[in-house]
Amino acid sequence: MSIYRPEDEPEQQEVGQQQQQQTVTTTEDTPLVFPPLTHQRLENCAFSSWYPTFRSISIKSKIIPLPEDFVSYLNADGVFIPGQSGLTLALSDSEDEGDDEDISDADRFKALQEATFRQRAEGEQDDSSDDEDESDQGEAPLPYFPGLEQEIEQTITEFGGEVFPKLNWSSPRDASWIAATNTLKCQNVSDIFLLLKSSDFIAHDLAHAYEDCSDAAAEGAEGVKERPDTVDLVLRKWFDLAPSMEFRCFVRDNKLVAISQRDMTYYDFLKGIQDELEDKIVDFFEDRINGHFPDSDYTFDVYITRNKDRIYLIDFNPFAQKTDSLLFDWKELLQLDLEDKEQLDHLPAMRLLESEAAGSHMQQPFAFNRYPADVTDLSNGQTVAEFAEAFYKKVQAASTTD
Ligand SMILES: Nc1ncnc2c1ncn2[C@@H]1O[C@H](COP(=O)(O)OP(=O)(O)OP(=O)(O)O)[C@@H](O)[C@H]1O
Repeated sequence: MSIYRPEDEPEQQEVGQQQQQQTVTTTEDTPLVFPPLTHQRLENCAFSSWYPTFRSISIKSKIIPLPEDFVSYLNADGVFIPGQSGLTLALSDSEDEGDDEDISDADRFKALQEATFRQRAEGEQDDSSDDEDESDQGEAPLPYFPGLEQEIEQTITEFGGEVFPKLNWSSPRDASWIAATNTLKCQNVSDIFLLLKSSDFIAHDLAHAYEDCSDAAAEGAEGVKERPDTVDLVLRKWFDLAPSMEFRCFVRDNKLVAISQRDMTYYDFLKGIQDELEDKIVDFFEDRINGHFPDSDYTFDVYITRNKDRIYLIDFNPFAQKTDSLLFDWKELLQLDLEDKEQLDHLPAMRLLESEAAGSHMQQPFAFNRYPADVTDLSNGQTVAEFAEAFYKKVQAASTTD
């Protein structure tokens, strides 16, 4: 689920009554009336709600309910990786350059990152425990989740060695910069934990997912839920998806009204196959989605394989402002007159980027969540290993002058 908060769009107004339609005031003061975002609607888009019904048309996935102590670990400050992360320990224990010969650049980079964050976390701990017995400082045990780690490892093996992680709604897309591969491709437990711990999108799932809900959590309850009852780790078999073939589809009142290219890059070849793609998506919606999802208003994401012979369902999102409307404006989608037969005959509208220039004008996803400024300053023109070294030294210097 996107955490899309356009700077220039007005804030959502408080809705007083349960089930009342959600109103957003536009800059021109024309109210936008969204279908109410209820707890139920949001939960319908949680992975564990929809996956059992749509398993056969989606990517092979495993849902692992997370133990509460792991949820607390995710919520805790600092990015330290649990005890089985041998690389973390190997790096911090080893001063001997010769020991590093067998470690690849990517492993070394990751180990440096982990050591850096571990050091930061220990620094924070030291700062906040000035009054404590000195012998206790820096000796807090690293978190250790043997049962969970084993289940994750088994799943990675079952899925061919590479998985894509997410929680109930969101993936840690904003944290891909921290991974040695710059993607969400995970090959071991520490890849997954590092991404989850570094992502604001994951933090949002854990503590703010229900924030925009318009109804009370349950009868007699006063406000919205604070967090999902069960936090799930979803591991999906890794797929080398071509971003050009990903599309977001908008459904209003059980009608597929719009389809947008998902990746905000211009792809010259798409124009020539647009009609074919649209037909495939319409058929997929009619045959496999419509009537099987419990809501009448929602969005869903699809991937069409390069040879165009298969469509995969990737995800569902609520028909709500918090979902990125990509090449459409929520306003135009909400103002469509679904009673107008003539208008309906021309739907769905499918939009692709029309030129490279148009692509460069589109807001890049989570541009503000990517590399911290000091990371980009340091990275200029360096190899991964050089950059990691420089980054590590910079953090070390900063922590000794603090
Ligand atoms: N199994 C997979 N293997 C490789 N890449 C994947 C896989 N699943 C999803 N992706 C990639 O990750 C992107 C985000 O996936 P997904 O929609 O599940 O995450 P999300 O955080 O819910 O995103 P959004 O908020 O935009 O809905 C997809 O657009 C796709 O490019």
